[in-house]
Amino acid sequence: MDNLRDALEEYRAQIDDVDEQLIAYLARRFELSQSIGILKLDASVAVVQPDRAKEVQERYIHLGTRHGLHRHFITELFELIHEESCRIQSRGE
Ligand SMILES: C=C(O[C@@H]1C=C(C(=O)O)C=C[C@H]1O)C(=O)O
Repeated sequence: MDNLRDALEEYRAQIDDVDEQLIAYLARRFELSQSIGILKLDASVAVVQPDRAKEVQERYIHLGTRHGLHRHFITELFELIHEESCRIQSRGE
């Protein structure tokens, strides 16, 4: 039982570490979205760029499948990130 508890603790510590990195990278991605949003606002360019969004989504699927992730999961993940990215850009800050 001690072995099990130790092993769980070790894996959970690693998960916490990876989660921290995931959140930090997401925050960095959204900072970049915000910078793009300011450029778009100045140039009166639409926030949503369907061709670029499609290109990024395909890249997610390509990278995801290379790492053994489900296509459905990756698609949903990108939709969520894209929605938040556009929301941040629309704030116009
Ligand atoms: C960040 C951009 O704006 C939007 C958000 C995207 C994204 O978060 O990947 C991609 C395309 C756009 O719909 C961009 O134009 O590159």
